[in-house]
Amino acid sequence: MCLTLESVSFSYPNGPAILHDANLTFEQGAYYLVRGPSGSGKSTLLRLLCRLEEIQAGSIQYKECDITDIAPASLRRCVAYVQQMPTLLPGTVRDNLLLPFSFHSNKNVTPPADLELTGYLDSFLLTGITLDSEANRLSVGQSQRICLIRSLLLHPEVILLDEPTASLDPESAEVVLKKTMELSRQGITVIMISHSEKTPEGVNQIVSILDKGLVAQ
Ligand SMILES: Nc1ncnc2c1ncn2[C@@H]1O[C@H](COP(=O)(O)OP(=O)(O)OP(=O)(O)O)[C@@H](O)[C@H]1O
Repeated sequence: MCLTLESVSFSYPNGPAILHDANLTFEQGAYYLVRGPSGSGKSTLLRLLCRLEEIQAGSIQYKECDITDIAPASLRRCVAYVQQMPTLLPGTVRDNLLLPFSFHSNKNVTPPADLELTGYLDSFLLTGITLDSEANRLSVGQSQRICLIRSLLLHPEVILLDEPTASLDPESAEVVLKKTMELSRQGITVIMISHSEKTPEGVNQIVSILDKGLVAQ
């Protein structure tokens, strides 16, 4: 088992229950879609899994270890979160891709060479963009893919994707789906929020966030 939620409850201050006594299991290398109406708590679930929010009751385990016993920076290297609104800093695409390698927690990790970075740009159909392109000139969809590549460079074991295809044309969305399927086949657990009615081939399970903090798997 990769990630498990046991009797987890969470609400924002003075808000209704986002999760109430929720139990979920995520297996290593499986592909999950998270669905639910707008505002039901899909992003919150992903944020809880990487400790960007802290649960108020129950426990979340990553590889049988309570996540509150793992330093947030270490947890997020293994359980990477790619948020819905991509955040890139001023500077080049290269600067942004290599940003995590400047963090103290990654000081022992060797940064990838340009050739590897360019390979990622090509494989995510970021044609016309080079490592020297200015990051603030990219579209939302392009920036989202740069953020996804940036998290992959640290070789996470779980990747949490908040609607990564929402701003993409069908061809680019297909590429992101194909690449994330590939990751799951390589043993990475993929947990992706999706509003699409279609369930792509290769998805192992749907997690639904229902009313009143209930979840179904
Ligand atoms: N930081 C916060 N403080 C207080 N309430 C919040 C906060 N973040 C989210 N919420 C509220 O919690 C609820 C769940 O939000 P969340 O973003 O998890 O939903 P979602 O299912 O991902 O929505 P969408 O599909 O629209 O992106 C919403 O009612 C939202 O307004």
